[in-house]
Amino acid sequence: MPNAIHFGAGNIGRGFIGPLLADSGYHVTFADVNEALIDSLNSHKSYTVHILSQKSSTTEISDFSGVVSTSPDLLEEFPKTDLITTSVGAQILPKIAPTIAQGLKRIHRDHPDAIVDMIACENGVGASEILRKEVKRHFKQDATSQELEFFEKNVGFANCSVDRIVPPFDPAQVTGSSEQQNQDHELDVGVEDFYEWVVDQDALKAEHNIHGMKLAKNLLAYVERKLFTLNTAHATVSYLGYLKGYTTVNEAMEDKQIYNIAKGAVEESGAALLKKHSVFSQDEHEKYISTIMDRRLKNPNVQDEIARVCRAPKRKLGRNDRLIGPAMMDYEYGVGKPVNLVKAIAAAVWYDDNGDQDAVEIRKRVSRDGVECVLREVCELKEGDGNGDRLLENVKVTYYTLKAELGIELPN
Ligand SMILES: NC(=O)c1ccc[n+]([C@@H]2O[C@H](COP(=O)([O-])OP(=O)(O)OC[C@H]3O[C@@H](n4cnc5c(N)ncnc54)[C@H](O)[C@@H]3O)[C@@H](O)[C@H]2O)c1
Ligand SMILES: O=P(O)(O)OC[C@@H](O)[C@@H](O)[C@H](O)[C@H](O)CO
Repeated sequence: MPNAIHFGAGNIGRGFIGPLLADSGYHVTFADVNEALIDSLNSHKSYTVHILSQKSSTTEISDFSGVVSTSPDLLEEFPKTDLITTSVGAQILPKIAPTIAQGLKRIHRDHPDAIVDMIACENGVGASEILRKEVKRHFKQDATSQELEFFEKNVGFANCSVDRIVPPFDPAQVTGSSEQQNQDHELDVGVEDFYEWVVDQDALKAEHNIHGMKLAKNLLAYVERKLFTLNTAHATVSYLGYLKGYTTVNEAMEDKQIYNIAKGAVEESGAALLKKHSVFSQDEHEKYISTIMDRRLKNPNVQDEIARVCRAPKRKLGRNDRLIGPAMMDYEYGVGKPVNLVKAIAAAVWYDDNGDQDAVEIRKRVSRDGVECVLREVCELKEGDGNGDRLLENVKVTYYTLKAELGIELPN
């Protein structure tokens, strides 16, 4: 039986990648910092994935185990594995890199000819490439020439696009409220029926027969299409929804003003995507947008939290992420001014949920140094970059007019 190590036993780990691997005959070893979660994985023989759609259904997942990611026991798992996947959050990748580097040395020590592939299943452009750089930095330390050759020749890092909405799940949704039953179902996850996992076929070193994994050559096109459409719409709806006082994505999607801004944002994004990547036709992309806007984000069976979708605004306001990325592409590809994307960016800068460390830092920075400073530093809109300067000026204006447009009192 093939083995895979999956870092991050959260929503995507248990609800999407873990199930695809298990369904393809892999034993999945989940590695997570959360010790209680690992204990739970080791004390349950199976858990259930609930498909949240009109015709609800379930899948049972078994053949998994858990190891605390900081425990030396994890290193023992590496020589048994030929595939390592992650879903920990893109910002966490540098933290798991030292362990992966040590693990790869174990693989080389026990099986010098082994081939191993790594796929970082995180939202972001080039996540596996970021992981590769971080792992290499650690691997190089005290490495022999044979180890270095092994790293270059036998280890693959394949970027991917990973798409399935997996919201927070309360087992009481399916069990009622009995405490014992809730404990029995504490590993269960609820997922939307749609999914798409596209992996860079040129970067994989071995063939892996994984049901539901699509291979593609032009990976950047798939990554940007997903991040700059699904995630752009999701973020736009959620940051504006938060400011208007909604708590779920469904509630915010019912608000016509928010829906129209989000639809406008993905159309602006789509215009640049179609110019940049010739992979998708206009017709195909219009259908892609309408599936997201009129089916997936309106799925009444998926109760997603605005706080989850807004999480980590510093990452989401990054230069290559879902808001600044497509807005800059609009300027770069000359497809017109990103009016709606600019509203989404302004709303993200206003996001002030005290439970979110990034939001607290951004708001402090705005009060102390002004909005321009945040746009320069967090969004990396560098002074003297013509398109960056243009976008910054537009966001600054919209930042102050958004309140009147939304008809609400924005926080100070
Ligand atoms: N939930 C979704 O709808 C969805 C969809 C597509 C992609 N993603 C992406 O998948 C990734 C994970 O998202 P999620 O929703 O599953 O998050 P999550 O918070 O549910 O799961 C993340 C898991 O990683 C673990 N973790 C954190 N730091 C760790 C470390 N240093 N070592 C090992 N484990 C660690 C956490 O304990 C947690 O169990 C993110 O990059 C996200 O953008 C999420
Ligand atoms: O995971 P994040 O924080 O990058 O973004 C929040 C959501 O938009 C995201 O998790 C989506 O649900 C997911 O990307 C759907 O495939």
